[in-house]
Order: sequence, then structure tokens, then C-alpha cells
Amino acid sequence: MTRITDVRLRRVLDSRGNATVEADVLTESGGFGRGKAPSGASTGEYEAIELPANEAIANAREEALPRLIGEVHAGNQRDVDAALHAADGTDDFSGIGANSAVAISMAAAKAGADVLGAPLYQHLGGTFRGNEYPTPLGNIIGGGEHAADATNIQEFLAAPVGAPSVEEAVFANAAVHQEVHDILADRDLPAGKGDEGAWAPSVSDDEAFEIMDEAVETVADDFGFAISFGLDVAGAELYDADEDGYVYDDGVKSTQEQIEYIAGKVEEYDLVYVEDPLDENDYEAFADLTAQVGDQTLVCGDDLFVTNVERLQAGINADAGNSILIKPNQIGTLTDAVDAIELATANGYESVVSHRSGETEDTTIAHLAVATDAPFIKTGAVGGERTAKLNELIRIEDNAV
Ligand SMILES: O=C(O)[C@@H](CO)OP(=O)(O)O
Ligand SMILES: [Mg+2]
Repeated sequence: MTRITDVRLRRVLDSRGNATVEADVLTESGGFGRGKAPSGASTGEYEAIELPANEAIANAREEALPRLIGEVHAGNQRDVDAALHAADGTDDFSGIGANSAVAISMAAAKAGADVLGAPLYQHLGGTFRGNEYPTPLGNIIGGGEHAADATNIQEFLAAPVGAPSVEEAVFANAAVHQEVHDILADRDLPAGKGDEGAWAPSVSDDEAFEIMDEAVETVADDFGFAISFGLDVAGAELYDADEDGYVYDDGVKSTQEQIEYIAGKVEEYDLVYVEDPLDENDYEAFADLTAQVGDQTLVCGDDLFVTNVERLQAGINADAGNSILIKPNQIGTLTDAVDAIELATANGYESVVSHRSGETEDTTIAHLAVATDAPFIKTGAVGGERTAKLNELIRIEDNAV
């Protein structure tokens, strides 16, 4: 029933206005699924390779389609993704492009769910999964590679940890976003938005910490539940090997100083989440910081692990971090992403399913987070391509998908 009968690929726009890959998968019994690849700006050195959309489409048409059409069942995700790997023939998807691979992988999953008549999260997670909902981490203030002339730290993320439902959590994050707008206006600080819809004011990181702290407290009082916050430092973007340190507007921090700086902020602001606090090659520094603050906060590897089981295993062996960011396009297929989540879970690491800074209206990651019982999802706070996922989570919780 789910045998693939056609795969159609096209170029569509992403949220930055760049071309990305959209895939349609059709099956024998009329099943249909559509997936779109997101795209990163602060990409990790070890990520799977995204090709220019045209090239990725041409290569996938030539290499992948003959291995999929008539050959593989969309309902069997591992077969679909194995065919994509075989068609690619490299270990980083530089053959057909991780953008073609992930779009097809997600489209096939949706086609499989369509034939079954089941919601995608249930198809991916099985009938016994999907009763836990992730807490959304909402990007409120940001800079780094996502906005010019703003904070050095890439993302200040609201974390409504006390919310009684996904719906309340999503609205709380939007309220924090609005509250920060009001605080900025009171301080006469004009601010545009960065790539993910976070405010990108020209303030120091210290001022951003203060503003976040004030905003989450105000909204927590209004909503009546706890709201904390966290960071994506995107440490690899700050680290400069020539300087042998982390380059901030106000000076360079050595690795040891960076560890102390982040540990200090975890204490001062009770941060519940710190992503990529250190460089993507420095397992040892991750391990040092995790030993210091790992019992009070999630120390999450994004560019460090790149959703890759080998890099995660190296982290587990070194006690580096206690959490992994999961981005399907970083590794190329849903199978690889789920393998990373399962390895993480088996070793006591928490999974945080994530969007990219360049996004589309695709909602697969909302389903993946619910399917795998991920405790957190990072998918912005406002903006159409972000609310696509947040609203889908509300629908999943409401049994309306
Ligand atoms: O660093 C990150 O975690 C992501 C998403 O927020 O950014 P990008 O997609 O640019 O890598
Ligand atoms: Mg990151």
C-alpha cells in the first residue's frame, strides 16, 4: 500500500528568501506527503552538506529517485532512508545534498502516515508514544550570526517550564516576546528582528540578560507559572583559534574564562538551558562545564554533536554535555535523527528537537518531538514559519491533527 510511485522535487522559498528543496512523495494507494528542507546560518563544521537547491534536486533526481520509485515503501522509514544513503554514496550527503535527503525523508514519513490515516507523530512514535509534550524554547533576543550589530550570544530563549499545557507555554513565550518589545521601547532602544524573529537590539549581552530576566518574571506573574530562560551561545561562532579564545565585543575570553562566565550566568539567572557554550571541537571544556553545572541546567550540544551518533558517543564517553540538539537536516534523514535521540535517551541525555534559522512552513519537527517524548523543542516564538510548528503542537495536544 505504501509502495512509492512517484517523487517530485521543486525549488521553493525559505524564510530568508533563499531557495530550498520541497519533495512530494506519492504511494500506490494514493498516499501523499510533502516535506521541505530548512537551512542553518550558524552551521556546525561537521554537519551533513547542503547543496545549492538546483544541484541537490538534479542529483537526487538522477541518483535517488530510481532507488525509491517502485522500490521502497514509504511506510518503512528505515528502508527509505537507507535508499537515500545508498543513492548518495558519501558519509555527509554531499552527493545528493542533505537538503534533498531530508525533504524526501520527511515527505515519505508523511506519505506513510497518510496511508495509515494516522497523525505523523503516531506513525513515527508508535501508538504507545506521544503522551508527553515538549516545552517550547522561544527565541526572544538574539544576535550572533542571526542579526548584525546585536548581542554576541546568539539566542536568549524563554523556557516556560511551569506551563500546564503546550498551549499555555506557546502563549507565554509570545507574551515574553511582547514584553521585551515594551522594555526596549521604555529604554528607547529601537530593535529590528533577527532571522528567527527574535528582537535584535544593539545592547550588550549583560543588558540582554537583565531584560530577559525582567521580562520572564513579569510574564510569569501574569500567567501564574514558572518561566525560566536559557541560551544558545553558539560558541563555535565566537571561538577564534588565532586568538585562542572567545571573541566578544568587550574582549577575548580564554576557554577557562568562558567556562567561568557561563557557569556564573547559570548561577546568577538560574538558567535552565545552555546550548553550545563552548567550541564545537572542545569536548574537554564541555565536560568541565558539565561537571560544574550539569546538575542544575541542560548543557546541550548542537554544533558539538550535529545530530550524529558518532559525535554523540564521543561526548558520552567524555561526559561532555547532558543534552543534544536534534536537527534532522543536520544529519540528513529522520532515521539518523531518531537514532541520535535513542542513543541520547539510553545514556541519560535529554533531546531538544530544533528548527533552523532558515525555515519553512513544514511542521515535521513538532511531530518528531512528540513522537520521541523530547522534553524540549526549540522553534522560535513568533513569525509564520515558527508559529507553523507551535500551532501544530497546540493541535497535536488538542487531538486535532
Ligand atoms: O544554532 C542553532 O541552534 C540554529 C537554530 O536556532 O541556528 P542555525 O539554524 O543558524 O544553525
Ligand atoms: Mg545552536
